[in-house]
Amino acid sequence: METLTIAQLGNPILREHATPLSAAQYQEFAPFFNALQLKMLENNGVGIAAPQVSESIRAFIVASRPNPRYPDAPMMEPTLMLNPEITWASESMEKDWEGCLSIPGIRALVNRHSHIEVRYDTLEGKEVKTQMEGFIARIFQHELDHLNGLVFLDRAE
Ligand SMILES: O=C(NO)N[C@@H](Cc1ccccc1)C(=O)O
Ligand SMILES: [Zn+2]
Repeated sequence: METLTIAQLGNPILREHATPLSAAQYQEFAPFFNALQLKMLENNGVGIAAPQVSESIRAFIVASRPNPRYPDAPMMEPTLMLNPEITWASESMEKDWEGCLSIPGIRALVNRHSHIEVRYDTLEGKEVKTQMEGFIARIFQHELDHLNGLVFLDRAE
């Protein structure tokens, strides 16, 4: 696989509804997911979705940690999430600043659910059900939008 390039806003791939992965495909994509995480780290990202490197599949990485772009971000292990879904979302919403590796240099205030319950598969095919809140819940919602052809500016206040 050649080196990954991050699609910029205007690239139609960012507007596609990404395709679910079959569990049989997970291991096949392992090298791609490693390259995806490197690309995110190279750009000081705290998350990245496969469609952003023109791979329109339902997979993303959530990887909050303090970095030059988000000095206050909470620490978590970078987590690859396959076929992710929100199974419950709080009524309560919070506004906070977001950026996007596909829309460099622009930040906007975005309203997101404060608290969500999610499910996703791991690379090994294990289903994970968990809950998120705050900035990590925000990153999840931002990445899930990418799988549905949305970007944060579509929701900017
Ligand atoms: O473009 C992406 N992910 O799609 N990366 C964003 C992730 C993000 C999401 C929500 C709030 C802040 C930041 C980034 O700036 O690292
Ligand atoms: Zn983004």
